Amino acid sequence: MPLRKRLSYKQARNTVLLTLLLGLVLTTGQVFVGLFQLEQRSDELVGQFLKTMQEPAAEAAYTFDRALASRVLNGLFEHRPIRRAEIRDDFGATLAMQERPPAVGRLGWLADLLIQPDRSHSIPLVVARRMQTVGELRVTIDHTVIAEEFSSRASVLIGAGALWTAGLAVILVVMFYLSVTQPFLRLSTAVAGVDPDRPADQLLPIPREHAEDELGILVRSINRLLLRLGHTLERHKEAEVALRDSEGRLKLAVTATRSGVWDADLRTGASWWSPEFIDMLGYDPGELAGRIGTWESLIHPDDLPWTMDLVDRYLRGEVSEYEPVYRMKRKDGSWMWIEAKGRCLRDSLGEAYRFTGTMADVTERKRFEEQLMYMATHDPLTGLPNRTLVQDRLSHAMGLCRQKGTRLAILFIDLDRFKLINDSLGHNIGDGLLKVIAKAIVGAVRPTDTVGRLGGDEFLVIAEDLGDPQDAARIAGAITAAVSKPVMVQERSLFVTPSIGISVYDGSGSSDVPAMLRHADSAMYRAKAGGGNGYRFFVPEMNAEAVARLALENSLREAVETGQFLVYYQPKVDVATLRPVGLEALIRWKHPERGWVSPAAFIPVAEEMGLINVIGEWVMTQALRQVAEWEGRGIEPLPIAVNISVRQLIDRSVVETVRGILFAEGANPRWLDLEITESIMMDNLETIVDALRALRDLGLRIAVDDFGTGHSSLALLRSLPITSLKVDRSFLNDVTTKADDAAIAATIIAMGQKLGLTVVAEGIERDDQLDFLRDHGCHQAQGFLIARPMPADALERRFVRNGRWVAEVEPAAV
Ligand SMILES: Nc1nc2c(ncn2[C@@H]2O[C@@H]3COP(=O)(O)O[C@H]4[C@@H](O)[C@H](n5cnc6c(=O)[nH]c(N)nc65)O[C@@H]4COP(=O)(O)O[C@H]3[C@H]2O)c(=O)[nH]1
Repeated sequence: MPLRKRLSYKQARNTVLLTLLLGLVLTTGQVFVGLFQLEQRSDELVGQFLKTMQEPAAEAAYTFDRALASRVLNGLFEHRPIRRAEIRDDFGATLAMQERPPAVGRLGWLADLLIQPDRSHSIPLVVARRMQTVGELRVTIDHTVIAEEFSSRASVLIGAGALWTAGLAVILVVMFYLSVTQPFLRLSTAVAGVDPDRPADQLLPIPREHAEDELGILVRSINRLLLRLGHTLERHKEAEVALRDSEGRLKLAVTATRSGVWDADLRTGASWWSPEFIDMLGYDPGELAGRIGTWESLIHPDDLPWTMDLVDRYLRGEVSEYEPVYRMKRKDGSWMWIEAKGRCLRDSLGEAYRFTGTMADVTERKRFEEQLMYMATHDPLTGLPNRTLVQDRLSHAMGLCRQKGTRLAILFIDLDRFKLINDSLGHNIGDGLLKVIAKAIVGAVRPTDTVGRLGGDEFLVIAEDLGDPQDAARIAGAITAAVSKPVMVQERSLFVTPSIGISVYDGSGSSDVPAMLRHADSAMYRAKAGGGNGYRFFVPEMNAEAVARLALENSLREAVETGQFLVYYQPKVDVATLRPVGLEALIRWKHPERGWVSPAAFIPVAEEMGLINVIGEWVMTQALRQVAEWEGRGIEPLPIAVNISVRQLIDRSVVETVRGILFAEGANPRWLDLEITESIMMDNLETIVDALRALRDLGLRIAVDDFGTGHSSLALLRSLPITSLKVDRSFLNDVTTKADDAAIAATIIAMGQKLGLTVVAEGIERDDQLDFLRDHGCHQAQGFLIARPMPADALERRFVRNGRWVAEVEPAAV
């Protein structure tokens, strides 16, 4: 710090100036007093000189001793102020006189001013012993000398005063520096060293020698202040941290939830939106006017009426919650879904005056919900409404029918043979086909009709506002025409037909959605049972059929689980010798309550249910075990033919399954024949031909069953790995009475022979049929004439003698 600014300097300067001033005033006063007393003092001085010289001068005058008189005067002239001195006798004669020139000095003017110039003093000269005046001593004073002497005395006085003052100043500066400035500087350094962030951490040291004085008090006060400051700062920091935390949390929450805060003054119409919300809307800060009207103008027109209605009702207190979800327009024109939550403040009269809350951007959630809703209600493959949505729409449509007295129909569509295509050509092709069919159905119905997919190959059409039930028939016809067209899927030409069941509802009665669906389903089964590719209206009798079918399905499942099946065997005999050359295994089901159930009734159901594989494998196993059993007992084994369903054949693992059974039973494949129905085989030729070849390679023989019903060509038959043909019994029934049948039967037999196949005639019940076969060279015959299907032991009793199969030894009686 510069010296001039130091407290000690200032203090010393002031003291010195004050002292100087005081000294000056006093000294000047002294000088002036001295000045004003100068004449008097000069007179006193001269008086003293004269008194001193009075006696010798009187002696000199008495004795007229001039020499003495001169000496007296010489003595007087020792004193500088004496300018002229004269001793006179009492006669006035001068005994001695001495004079010197007046002094010349700077202060002559002052002497002239204060002392009368050439002022003379005289005293009478008295001889004390005679008490006689003998003369006079007269002196003249040089006032200039008096003034000079006074001046030098005054100078000394003033100089000494100045010196004393300067010394005092130095002493004071040092003293102040040591006692005040230095401690203050130390204090200032200590204060400067205080950490402003943690003031209480380092308190100021109290100077030992100042512990009890003002400085000590000051340091203690500063320390107390620092402690308080530290404490306050600590609290502020904690509050700041807490505030920052809470602000951070709020910001995080606001950001994470993509929400903003709003506040509206209901009395002025002013509103405030947080920056986050303005940003969410795509605007820049300050771009949106802070008015409630601005908010209203951004709400989607469809949402505005009900949103404002909710606001009004909430503010009036009619509803307790304000949590609407509506759309708001972003700056770029897109719509954002908002979930608002708000609370209002009310005055003492209960009137709302302030409305505050949050708005969260729930666009993503909405989209997700909509997507979920779409996924939950639509079929992912075709994009059509799924069962849930269709049922919902049907329920809604039926409600409208009841209200308006209109009529609706539902069309339950199932694709004929789709399952075979799907299983044989693979699911990709099946899916592709379904997509094309879905489009075809949508294209065939009216735009107002609902088309949905119930699952698998089942579709449902809801046709509302029908004038006449026949309108439904027309729609069914249009669907049939659209679906039955050949379509290309993955470069394959596919062809399916629909079976359509129609159920009509006219608003009366107590029908509900499940009943309508059940009815349409039953009608669809009827259409399918009638050969497919057509439609049927539901009639109440169908209900019973549907119930019966359901019961059959349940029983069949139970039969598989509890083993209610048996295998009967029917012999195939050589037409010439009537000796059995092979057997056909035919399944039998004896239901505990229903009794015998025909395979013709349950095999198709088992195929549809997917149970046929298990059943088929079981029959095959039983047949092979039977062969083994006979062989074990020394009975000549015969090849047993097992019916194999196309559904089994299109199963990619069929070859492995058969190989597994043969291996498990330790059976020779030559004892196992497979029979496959021609018509079904021809529909799926591409798929099953490989399986047939592989089975043939295993050593099995393959027969085409019911031959003649499937329109297979000769060329095609040649390319197939088959070993025998079974002529369908429909051609043999009237073979002796109807020329056409005879011609067909004869042709088939001839053709089989040409191809080197074993030809077997089925359903031979009469001798004339047998004669026809014999005449036309048919190889084998099978039918009730020879033997009905029967258990193995019964068959054995009738056709086995000494371990060999022989022509029937007893008349047929089963
Ligand atoms: N009217 C008449 N019928 C005769 C005569 N001779 C034999 N039949 C019957 O004709 C059917 C011959 O079997 P299919 O044509 O393969 O026709 C079979 C076959 O397609 C199927 N089936 C039977 N068992 C099985 C099996 O284990 N697996 C498979 N997949 N299908 C089987 O069920 C169909 C019907 O079998 P079933 O009722 O046992 O009927 C048998 C048999 O009892 C006759 O002279 N006159």
